Amino acid sequence: MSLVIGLMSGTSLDGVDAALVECNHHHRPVLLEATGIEMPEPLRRQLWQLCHASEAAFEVLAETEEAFCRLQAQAVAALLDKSGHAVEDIAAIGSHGQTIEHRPGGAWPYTWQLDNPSRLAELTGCRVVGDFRRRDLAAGGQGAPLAPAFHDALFRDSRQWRVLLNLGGFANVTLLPPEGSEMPVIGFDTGPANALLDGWYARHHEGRFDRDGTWAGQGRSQPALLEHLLSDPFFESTPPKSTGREHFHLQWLEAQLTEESPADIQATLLALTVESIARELERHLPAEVQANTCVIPCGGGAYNKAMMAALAQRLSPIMVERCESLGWSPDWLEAGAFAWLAWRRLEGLPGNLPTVTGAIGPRILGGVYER
Ligand SMILES: Nc1ncnc2c1ncn2[C@@H]1O[C@H](COP(=O)(O)OP(=O)(O)OP(=O)(O)O)[C@@H](O)[C@H]1O
Ligand SMILES: CC(=O)N[C@H]1[C@@H]2OC[C@@H](O2)[C@@H](O)[C@@H]1O[C@H](C)C(=O)O
Repeated sequence: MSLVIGLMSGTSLDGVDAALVECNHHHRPVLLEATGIEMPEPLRRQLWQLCHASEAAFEVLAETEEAFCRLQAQAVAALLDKSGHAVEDIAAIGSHGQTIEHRPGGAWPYTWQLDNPSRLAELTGCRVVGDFRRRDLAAGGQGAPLAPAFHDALFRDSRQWRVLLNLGGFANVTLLPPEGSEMPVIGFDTGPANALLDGWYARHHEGRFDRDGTWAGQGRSQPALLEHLLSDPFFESTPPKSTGREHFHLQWLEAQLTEESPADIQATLLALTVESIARELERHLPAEVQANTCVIPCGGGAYNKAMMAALAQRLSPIMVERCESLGWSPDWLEAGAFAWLAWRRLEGLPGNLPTVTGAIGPRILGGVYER
């Protein structure tokens, strides 16, 4: 039995999530405790600037990395405190880092997560596993999404198809056939989930996001704009595929607007998230299994009431089930995934699913930084 901590800071730049997970070879990973630390505004601004920079000074990178590492160490300390465990009980911290740029498809494929596992090991006194994505990329994969292998270990059902739907800044799906099926696990990014909704909201309001989709509910989705947005080649492209802010940003949206009102645009963005997911499921779920499938939303978007209602309506007869009913809060799945991936690294087991990322084979992901 190993106790492992996973750290995740996603594309929404809202904070660091920390999950304490028990991993072993006999049963599915168990979430023991979790906590989140909010991103301080100055660090959030620094990271945001880096995410959109065409160049950056080394000193700025070093300063931001240090502030980020300290925040991660704070999250680990808070988690240990909450769980009553000492750092000596922990086999490793799995650290995702902060994605700054992700361009797996260019002439020089790269994915860059700001992180310093050596420094985190010094700050916490714990072994750290970091740099998970680049080995998959080096083996010809997208380097993302990586959570599907964890979903596979955690959520396979004996009879039903299950679809894990992560609604963070970006959305990704994992299609899990029932246990014993010969069909491969499929997973990929479907496009923006909240990144554009958050950005458009912040352009017109105080605050970071449209709580419960209230503002979107005051507008009407505009069919012509929606179809125009959906004509972006990413939506129709076949997996393996992953995306991020490099492709879907506010300028991408603004270049396609005509005379729509701001609230109508917010409603259309919500419809874009729902519709892009629904079309992908129609494409990739065998038609005959749709009535025996349940979709499990996780990530922050699972709290957006308007988005959940629109999803349930659009996906029917596919059912939508709450993640909590399967024993995990939707908040901690991604951090849980990086705990589990760190454990796989320590056990010398592969962490990627080549059917998802497109890598030429299974690979042991990440590097180990001793305590
Ligand atoms: N009550 C709510 N109503 C509407 N939206 C919400 C609510 N709670 C959270 N969100 C959305 O969820 C987002 C955060 O989600 P999450 O923390 O899963 O993203 P992330 O992990 O940073 O992203 P990614 O998975 O792309 O890396 C917020 O930015 C917001 O858009
Ligand atoms: C490069 C990167 O950080 N990608 C994230 C992002 O956030 C959601 C989606 O885009 C997914 O591909 C991935 O995160 C999750 C944890 C993953 O790898 O499964």
